[in-house]
Amino acid sequence: MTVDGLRMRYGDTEVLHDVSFDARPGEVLALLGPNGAGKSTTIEILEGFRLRSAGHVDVLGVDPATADEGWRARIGIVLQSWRDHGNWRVRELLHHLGSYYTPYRQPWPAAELLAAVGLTDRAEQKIKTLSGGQRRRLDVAIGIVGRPDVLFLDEPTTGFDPEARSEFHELVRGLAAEQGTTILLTTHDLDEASKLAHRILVLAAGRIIASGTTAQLTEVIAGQDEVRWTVDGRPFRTSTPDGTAFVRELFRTYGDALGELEVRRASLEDTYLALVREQA
Ligand SMILES: Nc1ncnc2c1ncn2[C@@H]1O[C@H](COP(=O)(O)OP(=O)(O)OP(=O)(O)O)[C@@H](O)[C@H]1O
Repeated sequence: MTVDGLRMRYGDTEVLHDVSFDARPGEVLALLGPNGAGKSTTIEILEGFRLRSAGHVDVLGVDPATADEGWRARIGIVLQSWRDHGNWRVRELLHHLGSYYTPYRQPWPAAELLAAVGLTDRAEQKIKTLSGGQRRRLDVAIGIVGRPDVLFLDEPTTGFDPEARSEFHELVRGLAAEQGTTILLTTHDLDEASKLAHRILVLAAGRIIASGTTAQLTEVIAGQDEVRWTVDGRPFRTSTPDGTAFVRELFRTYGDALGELEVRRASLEDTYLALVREQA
């Protein structure tokens, strides 16, 4: 997948300015950014749902703006919750949607898919009777039923409980590692981005302001380690590039008078907030 110099205008307002990135097969990319940054717009252009104003976009060797059904069958999309078909039963809907793919590729058998998203015991339930989190799992199942080569996930785990979230992460990692699926997800959950993504792109006000692994992004901030300590009960704190060396010096200086020592590495959240504030 390649995006080069992508621009998007709504009327007179340009909301994407020169966005460029790429993704390899089997790579998981997370798109982070504040509300209104342009994440959904970017994803919708890559899915072929929105026509860009300028720039070059290539998904599986094809321009999404002119792509055909055969291309569409290779793309998986998890958008907002599936609100239709409330009277359908879970297995029945997955089986039905899978059948659309058979001219192009072998869909995921409903029983296996249900097990993969943890809905086996809901297979015969009507969709309108599912809980919010169960529905979201079904959305994910619908997105991957055609065994996509590229999968787009727009805030996929909103409403998941911690266990469902962790199972979902395992599923996504498995799709990328075992099936070579390229995955682009948007999320507001920094912990999720850091756990799931090989690479994170930070989009702010329509521009990519940083990209890299969690470790690379975290290095962007100077003075990474925050050290807090007390001497004879009096509290102190400082930021330092090398927490370990600083703590060694503290012990040498204060010995037994030192107490309540705490060292904290800059987190992805610290980095993200610093980047976004700098941009604003
Ligand atoms: N159909 C539209 N017409 C006009 N402006 C739009 C349209 N869709 C989005 N926008 C504007 O484009 C900008 C980017 O919106 P977009 O939905 O892509 O952001 P986002 O990063 O996905 O935000 P969120 O995190 O809130 O989902 C926003 O300023 C939004 O108001």
